[in-house]
Amino acid sequence: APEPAPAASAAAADAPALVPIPGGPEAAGVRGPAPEGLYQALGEKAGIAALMGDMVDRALKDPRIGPMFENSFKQMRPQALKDSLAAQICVLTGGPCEYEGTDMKYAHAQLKIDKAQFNALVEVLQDAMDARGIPFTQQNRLLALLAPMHRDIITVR
Ligand code: HEM
Repeated sequence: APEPAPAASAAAADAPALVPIPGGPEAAGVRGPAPEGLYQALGEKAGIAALMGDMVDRALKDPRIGPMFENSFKQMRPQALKDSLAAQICVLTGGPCEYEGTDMKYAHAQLKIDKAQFNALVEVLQDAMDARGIPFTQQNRLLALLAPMHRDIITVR
């Protein structure tokens, strides 16, 4: 049989089994040094936890992506996802946290996320940051850390 195309969805039946990268900076998506001051600008651990809690609550209410989160919450507590996201953002922004989830490719492999859904979550995050009064320049620094993850998260072209 011919090899599957490299761009084939990770969830495709004939794709090689995906091995999770469990925990640590690599799983969190760290690619370099954290931008100076970003962790503080987001309000440190408590501010980041509140931001991620609000982002997930807003995502649930968004008709474009809410159903995907609803579906995951049949298996997992919303608070567990909020905690994992908060740990990831803490690590990415240079805070004193440990990320214990899996890497972004593995975490989203089954979800069939397309570009529009990825952009919808970015919008939801921007709204959550606006609501907390996080300055625009700091918002953009966080978004710049997350943007490259689209390659691992979007599996539907
Ligand atoms: C840069 C963008 C994104 C980041 C940084 C991110 C981050 C994460 C993290 C850290 C987890 C938890 C992994 C674990 O604990 O092992 C997760 C899971 C999840 N993400 Fe994302 N995500 C992103 C984009 C998206 C998008 C666009 C969607 C849907 C529209 C989405 C839906 C979900 C869902 C539903 C889960 C739970 C998966 C499950 O059921 O196990 N994510 N994400």
